[in-house]
Amino acid sequence: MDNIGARVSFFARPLSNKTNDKITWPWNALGAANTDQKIEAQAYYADSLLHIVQPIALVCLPFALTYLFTFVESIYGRVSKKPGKKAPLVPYTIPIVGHSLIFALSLSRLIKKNNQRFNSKCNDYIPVRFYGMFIELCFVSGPKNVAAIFKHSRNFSAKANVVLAMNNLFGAPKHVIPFYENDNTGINATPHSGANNVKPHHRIHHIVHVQVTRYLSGSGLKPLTTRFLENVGKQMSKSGIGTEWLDMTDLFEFYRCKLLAASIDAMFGPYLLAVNPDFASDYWKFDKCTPYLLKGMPRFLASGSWAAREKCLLSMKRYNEYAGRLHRADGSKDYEGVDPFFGTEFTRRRNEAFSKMEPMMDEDAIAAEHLAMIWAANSNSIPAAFWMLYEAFRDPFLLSRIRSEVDTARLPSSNPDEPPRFDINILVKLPLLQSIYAEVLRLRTAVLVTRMPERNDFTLGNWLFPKDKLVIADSYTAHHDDMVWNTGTATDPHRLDEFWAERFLTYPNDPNSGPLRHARAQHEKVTPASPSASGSPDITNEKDRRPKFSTDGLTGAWIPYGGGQTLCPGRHYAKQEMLGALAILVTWFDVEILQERGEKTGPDCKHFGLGVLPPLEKTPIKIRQRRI
Ligand code: HEM
Repeated sequence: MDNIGARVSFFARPLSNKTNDKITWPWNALGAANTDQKIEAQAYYADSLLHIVQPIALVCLPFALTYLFTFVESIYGRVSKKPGKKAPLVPYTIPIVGHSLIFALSLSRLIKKNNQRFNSKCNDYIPVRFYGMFIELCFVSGPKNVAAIFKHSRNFSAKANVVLAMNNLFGAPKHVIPFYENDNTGINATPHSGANNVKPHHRIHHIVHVQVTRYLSGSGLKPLTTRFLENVGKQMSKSGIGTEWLDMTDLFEFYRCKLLAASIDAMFGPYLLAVNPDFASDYWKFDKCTPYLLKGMPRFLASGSWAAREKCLLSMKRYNEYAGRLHRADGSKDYEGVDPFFGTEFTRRRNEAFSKMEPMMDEDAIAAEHLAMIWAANSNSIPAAFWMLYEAFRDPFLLSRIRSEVDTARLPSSNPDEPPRFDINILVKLPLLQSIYAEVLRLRTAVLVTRMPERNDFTLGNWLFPKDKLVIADSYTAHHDDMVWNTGTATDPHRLDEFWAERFLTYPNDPNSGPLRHARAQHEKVTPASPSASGSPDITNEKDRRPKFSTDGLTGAWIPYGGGQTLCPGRHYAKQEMLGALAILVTWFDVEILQERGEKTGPDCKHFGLGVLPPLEKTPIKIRQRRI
């Protein structure tokens, strides 16, 4: 009894100088009759409490200590003036696991939260470091820092992305992964000094880079765009949409299948879809699974995702074998531009290059490369094309302005029953169209542009980015930085999480226009030049007040295509696809979006980090052919 009394004395002591009798203890209610009984009861409860608290404290201790250490490290990282310091660590609680769970479960939440915490207006875009399962990721923000990373892109390598994607996402056979990894010669014509001794025809990163740059820009691009836009017209003609209203359950479903078919035929020729008639829908099933596959989910946890990918890979193999057979039967001729079997010189040359690399002499390896190219070419530009269409049809005033703008690029047609054709060179220079395009990519792209200092540590100001550790610029943070972007005026605000068709337009007579933040406009009540129905300046009459599309001053701030040496080589094609398809659709169809007032289709944040976010919900519409 004494013992127990001594043991519990600390826990059972009263909180004031009053005697125990005057204090209301919970165990009084249990009906203890005298002081001894009460003490015994106190001892009993305190002992039980100790038995519960002690193990909990022991279990929690490592977490509390981990948090404490990482918190101190974080503070030190922020306040230290020492040059060459590592970016502050974002504190975490679970040792070793660190941030990997939240990374796997909700990357968007993590980035949005830290964006607010670390890049509030009072600081200077401090980079932040995340840790999980022995991997460190350093996030860089602020236009100057991001631009510096891109400017020094020769110090970095993007190889880690390729290896991760080929392995996790596109299911390349395990034996070819070391082939991608071992090529450290870089993407330039001259291999890095001190790189492994890689045969010239095995320099896969260089060879792929040269081909994509050559065939996706300049004159190499023309056959692709021409064929793509012709295909969009054909897809729309045979869609069965007449001049009577037709209900559809989802605009995205309709548009993505048509655009994918047009794009695949343009880049890979007719046989991919001919030998795999369900490929378009199979592909979008695979696309839906990409967030899980990229995270390296094993087959037993993501069997549906693995199956969706396998189906696409099988289709790629079937196509490659079939087109290859026809090509050989034709005498393996070198068609320039459009190739009747492989669709383009681009796809045929890729096949040829891979077939000279011994480790890639494997139909599974080539199928994975082709799937990767289909993904790069479509998984961003098609959702982005959808968002442009959605915004256009949601706002009748905007729609009428788009229609009159694209009409200036319309080619004469002898057949009014066929979808319209446009001069793509005029189309891609139209200011409003370009502003909508740039704004959609600003708003909807959430890509992690990832680099790794390859040969030495990289220093940026006081910060040191160690060799072989990942450095990431995330477009979401860059595109939602209200210290950079124009958010309208006090009387005509345009938040960064909302679409504003005019954000990239500069009006000669409106000092508050243009994509960049204007210190005066954000704080004072400035009336826009001539308000109109959509709160935008009226541009209908005056020639000298025509707006210009501008991305001036946005280096490191508008980064949907990444930057530096590996800046997306498909950006010109993507722009032509998106603008060309929009022009055809808005001219050829009337669409009514069947959403309640205030209802909006939102982005699917599961795809956060992968590129343009697809829509989360279905967008029901009514559609009919216009009389033009
Ligand atoms: C809206 C559409 C698109 C977006 C937002 C986009 C975005 C990106 C981004 C962020 C990168 C990584 C850049 C970097 O590391 O700095 C990239 C790379 C790439 N993109 Fe795109 N892209 C789009 C359309 C396209 C299209 C249409 C194609 C092909 C037809 C394409 C082909 C590629 C290729 C091949 C790479 C890898 C380049 C290399 O590693 O050298 N992209 N894209």
